[in-house]
Amino acid sequence: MSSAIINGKEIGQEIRSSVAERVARLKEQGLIPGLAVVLVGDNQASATYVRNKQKSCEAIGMFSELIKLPEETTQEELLVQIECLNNREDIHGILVQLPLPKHIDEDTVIATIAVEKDVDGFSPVSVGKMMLGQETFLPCTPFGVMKLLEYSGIEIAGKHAVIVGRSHIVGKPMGQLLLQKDATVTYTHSKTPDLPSFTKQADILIAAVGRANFITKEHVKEGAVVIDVGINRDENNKLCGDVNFAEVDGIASHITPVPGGVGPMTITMLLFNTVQAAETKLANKMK
Ligand SMILES: Nc1nc2c(c(=O)[nH]1)N[C@@H](CN(C=O)c1ccc(C(=O)N[C@@H](CCC(=O)O)C(=O)O)cc1)CN2
Repeated sequence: MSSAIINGKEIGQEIRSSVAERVARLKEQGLIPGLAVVLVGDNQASATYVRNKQKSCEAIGMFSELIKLPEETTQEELLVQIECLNNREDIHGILVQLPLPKHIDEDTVIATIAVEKDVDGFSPVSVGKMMLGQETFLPCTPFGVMKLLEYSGIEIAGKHAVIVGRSHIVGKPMGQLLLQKDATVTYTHSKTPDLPSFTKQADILIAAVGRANFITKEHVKEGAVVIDVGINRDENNKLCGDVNFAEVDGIASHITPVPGGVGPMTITMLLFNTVQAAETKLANKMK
């Protein structure tokens, strides 16, 4: 029997509808949620993601502004732009599209974003708050995975979650969020010896290693929930995840496809966080 598909497009759409209602309520109170998207350089994939983010904002009535900077922009010039956005009343969320050109230090740039506008949840303060279980913006991809599990009725407490990948924006926070929901979490990565001996123990397997079709049937336990965070191109330039879907289908109880699984949730949760930022600003103004 085939695995049940966790449809990120459908779940994302349901969440976007409720975010759109919150936008409408804010507008009635005279506030239009605004997102600034900063894109540096000519990375084609980044340009597509940024365009999709802007379109998604428009679709639910939010304002978005693109700050498009050339590849040769210096770090200092970028920091000036961010400071300017930090001070703007009409901008509630700021995101700097990653990756940045090599001559710019991503950590320094991200740390410059005001924490109350850090809707990507990447700044050291946001990460620290998340680790402590304090209220903050959660990084959009892991946050989206948590929503996929919730909307699919998948129990987390008491389950063994195995993460393959240890990036700052997906693997590490993913483990923390699952831990906070009482999963037992194991972190693994591309250099873990005998990886299948770990992944085979997973009730929930999160593939976030960034290698096309890396997770095969030998990595997956019968009945596991398999979440594929990867976005890669295969040898035919076809979009694919980190999981070899054809092999794992039928072994997993549930699986996310690529495209149409985790990807759409990343933008959905960005909209969610931006509306949250605008609501918080309004609430603070009324105090
Ligand atoms: N500042 C950030 N930079 C990056 C992030 C991020 O969350 N914040 N994540 C990724 C890229 N990304 C968003 O920016 C992103 C990637 C993929 C998708 C998506 O919807 N994918 C679709 C397939 C799209 C396609 O056809 O190429 C899917 O999986 O269905 C959304 C957002 C790195 N940078």
